[in-house]
Amino acid sequence: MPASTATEPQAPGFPFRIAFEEAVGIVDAVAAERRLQPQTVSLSRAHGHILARDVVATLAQPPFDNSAMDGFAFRHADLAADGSPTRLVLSGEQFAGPDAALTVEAGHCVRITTGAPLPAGADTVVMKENTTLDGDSVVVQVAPKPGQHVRRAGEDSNIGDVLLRAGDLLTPARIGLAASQGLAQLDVVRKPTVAVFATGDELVEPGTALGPGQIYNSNRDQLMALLRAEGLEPVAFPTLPDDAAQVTSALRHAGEAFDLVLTCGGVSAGEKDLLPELLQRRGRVRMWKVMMKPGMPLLLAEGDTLGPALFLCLPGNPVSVLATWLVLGRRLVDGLQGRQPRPLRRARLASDWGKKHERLEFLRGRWWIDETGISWVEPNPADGSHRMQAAADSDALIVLAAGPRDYAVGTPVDVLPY
Ligand SMILES: Nc1nc2c(c(=O)[nH]1)N[C@H]1C(S)=C(S)[C@@H](COP(=O)(O)OP(=O)(O)OC[C@H]3O[C@@H](n4cnc5c(N)ncnc54)[C@H](O)[C@@H]3O)O[C@H]1N2
Ligand code: MOO
Repeated sequence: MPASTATEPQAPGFPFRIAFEEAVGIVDAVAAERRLQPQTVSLSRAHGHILARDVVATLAQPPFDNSAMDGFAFRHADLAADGSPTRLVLSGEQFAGPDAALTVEAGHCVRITTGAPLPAGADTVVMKENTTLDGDSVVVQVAPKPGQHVRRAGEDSNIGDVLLRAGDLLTPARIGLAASQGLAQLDVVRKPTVAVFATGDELVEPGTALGPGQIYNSNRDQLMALLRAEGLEPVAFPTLPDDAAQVTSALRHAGEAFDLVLTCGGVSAGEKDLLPELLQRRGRVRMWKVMMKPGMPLLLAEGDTLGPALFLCLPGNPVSVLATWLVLGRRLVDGLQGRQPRPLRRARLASDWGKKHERLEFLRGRWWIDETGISWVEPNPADGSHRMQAAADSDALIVLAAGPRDYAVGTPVDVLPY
């Protein structure tokens, strides 16, 4: 007698064997219900977080008219009309820093450095290299255009402008922009805490010897890397044996302590696939089985009696882990943080492809942009969900719509680089 069976529910009471688009809708809805709280972080810790509130400008940028070059500030009307060299009297210096409150009179100029406030009266800057010095005079050899090399107050942004939006990923450029407003901290959404489990009696850890019938646990390190690539700090737990009591105990422990419990393996139809039965009995299943390839057995549940965590159970095949994480798992953690959906890219298929099955497919391929700017993707023919070499040789998922179809070379498709 098997210890337990992942029997398929007759009348499941939750979405079962659903289209990929429906699964996306469920992931988005669950994430919205469980949006994580904002927290305040210093700018030095903000990189990779999702902004919780809009950032509105309280300062104009630049805050004052200033010079874009090291040179001399003067009145453009003073230049000789025929473009010949013009001699100006050098009457002061304005460096970047305290405003010397100078005024440039007609026929005069002020030495200025990049970023220094433009003195009153001046409207143009000539760069140093286009002048010669002659005693107390500066000779403008190459005439700038009116207003040249002056950066106007407010030309980048003005008070009241929305500079960053809630849901934006905080990139280095956006952190710099926040700092330019004088902000030392930002309100970001707390990142989810994630527990990672692999399941299966066949697994042994890299670095130890393999016995007959055993394989290395490759999913754990792959998943940890996928999570870390999102700026998360996942916690890996020891591999779970195919034992219902031990699985229940470990998942209950994690279900109390983490926002998200991520498992891989043991979620399909085998006698040792314990997770569907456990989560139907102890949790609240939000969906099980998605008509996608790879990754069909994926299950999403709320912990309920296993604790407040969400449980996302990925199928065990290593390429299924990669694909389901990228298209549904990552979307869930994005949604928990209120991040906007990521854009797909488009590319042309670089070879013919015959798709024989019904499920929507995330095929692995190599993606590049040719010298004419056209984006291509070469599908890898080793399309089994155990074909890790093909996944490692590839750098994109190719999205092929549900249903069989013969794709001709050059057909545009969606791609998700990884
Ligand atoms: N009768 C059915 N059999 C299967 C179905 C089905 O619907 N009916 N679905 C197939 C599909 S599709 C997938 S995907 C797999 C998923 O099964 P599980 O999630 O239960 O995963 P396991 O059976 O535990 O493992 C599958 C495969 O992956 C290897 N594995 C598991 N964990 C790891 C790990 N941490 N590192 C490396 N490799 C791992 C495991 O040894 C198996 O070879 O089910 C199909 N079967
Ligand atoms: O859906 Mo499974 O991931 O094809 O092998």
